[in-house]
Order: sequence, then structure tokens, then C-alpha cells
Amino acid sequence: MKPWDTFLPVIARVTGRVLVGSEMCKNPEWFGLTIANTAGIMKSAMEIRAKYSSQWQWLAPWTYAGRKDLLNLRKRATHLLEPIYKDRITSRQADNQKHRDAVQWLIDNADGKPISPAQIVDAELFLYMAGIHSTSASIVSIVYDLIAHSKYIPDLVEEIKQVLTESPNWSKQSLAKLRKLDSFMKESQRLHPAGLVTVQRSTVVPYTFSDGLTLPANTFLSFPTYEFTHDPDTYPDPETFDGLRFYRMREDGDATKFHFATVSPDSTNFGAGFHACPGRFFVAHELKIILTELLLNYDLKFEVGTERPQDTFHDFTIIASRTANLLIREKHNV
Ligand code: HEM
Repeated sequence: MKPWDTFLPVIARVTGRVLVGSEMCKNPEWFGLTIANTAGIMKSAMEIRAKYSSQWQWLAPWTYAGRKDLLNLRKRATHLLEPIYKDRITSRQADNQKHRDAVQWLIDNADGKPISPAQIVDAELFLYMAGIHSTSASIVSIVYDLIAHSKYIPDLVEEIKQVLTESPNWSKQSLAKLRKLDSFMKESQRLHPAGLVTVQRSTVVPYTFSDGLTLPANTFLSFPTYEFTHDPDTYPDPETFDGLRFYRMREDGDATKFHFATVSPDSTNFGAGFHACPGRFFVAHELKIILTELLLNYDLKFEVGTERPQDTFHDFTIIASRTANLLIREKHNV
């Protein structure tokens, strides 16, 4: 299988379970549109930057050749979501019977003001854009690392079986007990993150840091996350993949820190401060659920004669290989 082609639709569906509910998330046209929307936005942004100099970019909404594609996509997505929206507005369920998905949260949080299906679709597509390619890139890298460092697999499977024996259905509490898997995921993200920098900000007024450094207004800045996560003072032997690095840090130090979803000055792959990724706790659960299925039920390896594919770099973005081929087979006698 090609992992990117396999995991992107899986992640779109699993993420959609929380964003649009159990029926709509499985609709192939819907989740196809959510994937195409992100791809279309990236393509349009690149083409507009290439074709228009910065002082003429304001013309793009009227003259850019691809301007209708995304509008048509949003119209179609609104058409698909409308029946769910109408049902939610008319059924007025009691709080304990309400659907637990973002469509419902958007309706409920509109503070009594009318919110249209098109506005819900815009908010949904934004969340899909923030969530599905980033999560797919993470799982692809983690799977490459599981195969490249397969010595960890027996320990991870043992941990999963142990937790499932105590509580056979996954819950937030039982997923939190998968500490070795959490550590493995974080180590994979440390060495194969989505970008070299995060926390991209700009100053609107002059700002002075606690050490006296002052930035004038209109300064763009970002954190060198890749450097933070390769600092040997924080992460000894930083170039070596150590799947249980964060597990030991939690055992030996503070058990409440060093989780996959933790953000700290040494761990900024999910950003920092007020705007740190709000989806990171969800991602931790989502990845664990998918990875436990994979680890318990499938054997994976690289195609004969190949090894862990290298990441490629584009500006500040790091891209896990989308062309590598993996061999997968169902496990027997689990
Ligand atoms: C492994 C997957 C993901 C990675 C690596 C990731 C990473 C990030 C990063 C680096 C930021 C910028 C933080 C900052 O500037 O301080 C961010 C912001 C954001 N992320 Fe994620 N993200 C992931 C998944 C998700 C998911 C699944 C969702 C929602 C479904 C989501 C929703 C958002 C939103 C809404 C923001 C903007 C927050 C704000 O500006 O206040 N992300 N993410």
C-alpha cells in the first residue's frame, strides 16, 4: 500500500466523526470534498503568489482563473450538509440527547444568532484544513518509524493488550495509559515534524521580551522548533530515534509532562501559548486508536530492497514520502 493514499481518507473519516457525526463522516463525496478543499486552497495560494506580485494580489478574487473551483466546492458541501443542519435546527433535542459533533457545537455556540449552513460549512472546512493533512503526515511518519524501529513493537503490543485486559473499550482514561505508544508517537514527531518552525506571529505594536529584546511593530517572527527538538542539552543523542525517550522522562521526572500533546518551551511542534493547536488532544486519541488497530491486527514492512524513506523539505515544510510502498498483511493467532 501507499501509506499517504491509504491514511489520508482514513483520517478524513475519523476526524469527520467528531466534526460532522457518524453518518456524514462516511459519505465518500463529503470526505472527498474535505480533502479536495485543502489541496485546492494550497494550490490556489501557490498559483496566486506565483502569478501576482504582492501589490496586485487583491485582484485575484476577480481575475484568478481557478477562483470558481473552491466556491463551487463550498456550494456542493453546503448542499450535502443542509439536511443534517435542518434536522438539528428543527428537532431541538434535550441537552443530553444532542449530537456530540462540531455541527451541533457550532449551532449551540452561535449565541442564539442565526447561523447558516454555508457558515457551518466554512467553519467545518477550516477545521478539516487544520486537521487532516497534518494528522495524516504524522501517522505516515509514525508507521515508517514503527517499521524502521520494529524492536519496539512487542513492547507496544504488550502494553496495548495489558490496557485492553483492564478495560476492553477505549476511553480517554484507558488511552492515557498507553504511555509507551504515546512516547513513540512523540519521538517520531520530534524527528519527523510537519515543519522546521512553528509559532508564526507578527507584532502589531512594539514588543519587549523579558530579556530586554525589543521587536518593532510589523515584525514577523517564528520559533525554531526543529532546533529546540534537536538540542542535545534537552534531548541527549538527539539524532538517534529512542522510542521510549519520553516514557522514561515521564517515569524519571514529572509524569504529567512530556505527553504527545504537551506543549512547552522544549516542545513546540503543536505551537505555543494562546494559539497552540487546540486539536492536539484529539489527535493524540485519534492516532492511538488507529495505531492500536494496526499494531494488534497487521504486520507491516517496507517493500523488499527499500528502507525508511527520507523526508523532503519545501521552504519550512517537512514532507514525509508519499511514494514509498509498504507491504501489509493481516496477523493470525493474535
Ligand atoms: C498531528 C496533527 C496536527 C499538528 C502537527 C498540528 C499543528 C498545529 C500548529 C503548529 C498550529 C499553530 C500553533 C501556534 O501557532 O502556536 C496549529 C493550530 C491549529 N490547529 Fe492544529 N495540528 C494538528 C491537528 C489539528 C486538528 C486535528 C485540528 C482540529 C480538528 C487542529 C486545529 C487547529 C486550529 C483550529 C489551529 C489554530 C489555533 C489558533 O490559531 O488559535 N489541528 N496546529
